[in-house]
Amino acid sequence: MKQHYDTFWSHLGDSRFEIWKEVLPPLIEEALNPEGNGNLPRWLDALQKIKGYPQADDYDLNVDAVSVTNKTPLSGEEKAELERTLRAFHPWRKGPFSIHDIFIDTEWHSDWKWQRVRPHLAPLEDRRVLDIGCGSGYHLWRMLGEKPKLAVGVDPSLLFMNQFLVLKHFIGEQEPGFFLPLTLEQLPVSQKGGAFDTVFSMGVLYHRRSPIDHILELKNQMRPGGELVLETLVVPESFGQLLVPEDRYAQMRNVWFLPSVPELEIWLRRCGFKNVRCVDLDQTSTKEQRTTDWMEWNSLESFLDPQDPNKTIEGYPAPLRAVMVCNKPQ
Ligand SMILES: Nc1ncnc2c1ncn2[C@@H]1O[C@H](C[S@+](CC[C@H]([NH3+])C(=O)[O-])CC(=O)[O-])[C@@H](O)[C@H]1O
Repeated sequence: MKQHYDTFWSHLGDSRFEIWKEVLPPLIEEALNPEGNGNLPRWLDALQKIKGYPQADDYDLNVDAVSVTNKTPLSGEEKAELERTLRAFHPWRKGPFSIHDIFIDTEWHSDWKWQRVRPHLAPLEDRRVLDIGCGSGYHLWRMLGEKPKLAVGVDPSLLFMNQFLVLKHFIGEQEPGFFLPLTLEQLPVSQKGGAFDTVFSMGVLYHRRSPIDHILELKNQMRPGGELVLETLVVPESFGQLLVPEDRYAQMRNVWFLPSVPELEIWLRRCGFKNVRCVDLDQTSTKEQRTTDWMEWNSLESFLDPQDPNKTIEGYPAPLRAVMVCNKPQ
């Protein structure tokens, strides 16, 4: 872990990151305190076992299942042992990955989201990229496939951090991709302004009680002219302007604001963004989010009305996701 962060600080050459180097180390140390998460020692043990395998000879970030391979395949026994260790990081939600020919069939086809988002992005090459709520880092690896200067994933989940570090171990240090086990709200901003050229927030806005503050915090991390990619749950325009669920939404407890697309466009413009556009609208299918061998718990199918797949089990419109793209003014 120490090595991961030592390398990270060395990538933060820009003076706008000086404040990060001051503020973040104690926050990361606190986040990694095992007393805060009873599972952490078990995951770190499994990660230690992963580190017993050599770095992979090759990897491919530009394929649906981000993959690492060796010239000489692992023996049957080595592969079985590796698979047992990888399963210690259950549930694998965001992927898929292929690690030495072990296919990690995650709950989500995160590759499908990437296919919807990628055609609409300003090229990521040589850019500094921030992915808020990055999950296991699946999209971060896909971003790294586009050769950015730096890609930083931020997510408070320590399980996701460990899943990211599994891939990082096999891929090695040559990719400038890093994971911070923090929230967006914990990231400081330099008085000189934000440093990121592209900021992603995918699947996070509806978890925030204060969505306008979330949008403004994303904006603070961006340089003038930078691009924001905001993906979130919305309601169909026919439903109205906004849904605030009474309690759960599709069985999720922490869902707050689901605007319509025109309403979300107003939020983004009101926060000072330009060129606000919705580039994709997609109802999540039970083929994209489902129970698998690597995520054995209930998934979308159990969260929809059994009589009507266009409704959640609570009677709300079924999950519909919009991808919004916009720019911070120059
Ligand atoms: N304040 C916060 N700051 C940072 N992360 C947060 C915060 N609150 C929640 N998260 C994190 O945001 C992620 C949302 S999942 C999207 C994953 C990926 N982006 C995807 O588009 O597939 C969507 C879902 O599963 O509902 C989780 O990993 C949280 O820990």
